[in-house]
Amino acid sequence: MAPSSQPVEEPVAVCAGLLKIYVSATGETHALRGVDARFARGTVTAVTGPSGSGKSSLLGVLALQERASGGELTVLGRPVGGLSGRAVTSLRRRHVSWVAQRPSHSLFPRLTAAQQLRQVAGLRGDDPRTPVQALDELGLAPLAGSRPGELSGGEQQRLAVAVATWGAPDLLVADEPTAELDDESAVLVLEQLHRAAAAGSAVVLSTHDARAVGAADRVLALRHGVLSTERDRGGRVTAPIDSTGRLQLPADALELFPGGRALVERDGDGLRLRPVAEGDR
Ligand SMILES: Nc1ncnc2c1ncn2[C@@H]1O[C@H](COP(=O)(O)OP(=O)(O)OP(=O)(O)O)[C@@H](O)[C@H]1O
Repeated sequence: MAPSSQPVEEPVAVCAGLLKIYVSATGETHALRGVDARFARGTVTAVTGPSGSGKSSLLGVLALQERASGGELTVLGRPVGGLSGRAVTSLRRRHVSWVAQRPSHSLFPRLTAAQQLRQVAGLRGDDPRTPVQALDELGLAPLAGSRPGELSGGEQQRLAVAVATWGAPDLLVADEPTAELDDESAVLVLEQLHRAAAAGSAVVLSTHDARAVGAADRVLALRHGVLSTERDRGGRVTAPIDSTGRLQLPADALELFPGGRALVERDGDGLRLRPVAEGDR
């Protein structure tokens, strides 16, 4: 078949060997140990993994809230590591939106709900909706005149999502956006995030919520700061192989290898991994 002449669109964000190391009085924590991932327009990616596996660290770096300690993050074709602080701020304000795990961290405390949207419109540009319509999509229209301190935690979370989706950001990053929400609000938030993807954003969220995982276009599983598996919409699971040939098995496959060693056999175009049995020694 002749190769398609259709240009392949560059991903909005690309992580290559991303590292995040926190240094504190008690020592170093290696939160990300070399993450490779690409985030394309029009997709919702869920990042999962046990507590402490590095989800918030990855999302904080992706959303340009924090600098990586090593490796490279490229956003809209620009390697972020080489940018000045001012250039990173400008890239973030115009192209990246962020829903923090604590929603109050994503909101301006003195502005009303409607003013929060007008403020972000000044940075990211207009949206086909009016601020009240955007609030209404998240059930917040009656609270247009309220400040964050006058809203419940769940209402703040929905407001943070309304602000984050305004103006079709290129990259929308949300850290556990449904964690504090009842079922009804969680559905509204997930619908809104998928609408943002349909409008062209690359949406990345971290989550422990089965609804968010089930609705995502793909699911990246982190383990100990390393990407262990990626699942696509069809349920196909792939595991990345790093440049030194290391492969992480899915967590549920580990029980097949109680001895911690696999016999590796060529099998046509592929490889077979099987537990080492007594007779193999
Ligand atoms: N500011 C920090 N200073 C020191 N260590 C940190 C800091 N932030 C995170 N860590 C550590 O980095 C590791 C990864 O943390 P991170 O918050 O990214 O995990 P997570 O998967 O988001 O966890 P959770 O699901 O509990 O939110 C953990 O060991 C954590 O203790």
